Amino acid sequence: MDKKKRVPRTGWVYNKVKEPESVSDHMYRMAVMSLTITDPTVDKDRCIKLALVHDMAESIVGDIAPSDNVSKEEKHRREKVSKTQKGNLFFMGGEYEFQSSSEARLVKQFDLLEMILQAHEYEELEGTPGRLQEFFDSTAGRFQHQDVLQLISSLDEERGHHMAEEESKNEAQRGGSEKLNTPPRDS
Ligand SMILES: Nc1nc2c(ncn2[C@H]2C[C@H](O)[C@@H](COP(=O)(O)O)O2)c(=O)[nH]1
Ligand SMILES: [Mn+2]
Repeated sequence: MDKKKRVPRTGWVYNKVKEPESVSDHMYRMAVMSLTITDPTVDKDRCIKLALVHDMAESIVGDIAPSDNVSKEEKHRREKVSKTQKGNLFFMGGEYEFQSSSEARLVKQFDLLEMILQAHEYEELEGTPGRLQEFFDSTAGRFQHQDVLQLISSLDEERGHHMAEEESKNEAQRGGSEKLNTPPRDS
């Protein structure tokens, strides 16, 4: 039975995000990102296909997060087992896994971009700007493509504004409560 539409993304589960997205949701938005590619040196259709299958094995082996401390080799072994169950078609010969093409390398950047975009959306939904900072830290410096870098800078700008607003709101509340707790000056 194919479960990928019901496999929640582990990173959000570990961070107690309510109603976390599924692996399919994640792959779908990466495919939409691939649809918007304007770079003539990259095969757009290939990117769309890679986006739609790159985490297919997770519907069998589960969505392994960095904090699970599963080695690359062990993850590869588990996914290899799932290939025999799913047929090689869905894995496109390990192109994504071994990052062996410019399309695979761009789709990996979409993978990370999609994740921090989702992290930002959860922070906005919860009204907790900055709470999911670890996802931004773990992806820092991993983007090279011009189009992706442009999106990252607008995302960072918007998120930075919201974090600054939150900070000044908290400061005002702290200031307010300090006033309330400060004993009246001797009259
Ligand atoms: N808690 C964290 N989880 C993370 C981080 N980076 C990735 N992840 C999660 C996201 C997915 O659930 C899973 C693997 O994602 P793939 O798209 O590569 O299958 O790991 C992080 O920094 N913190
Ligand atoms: Mn992915």
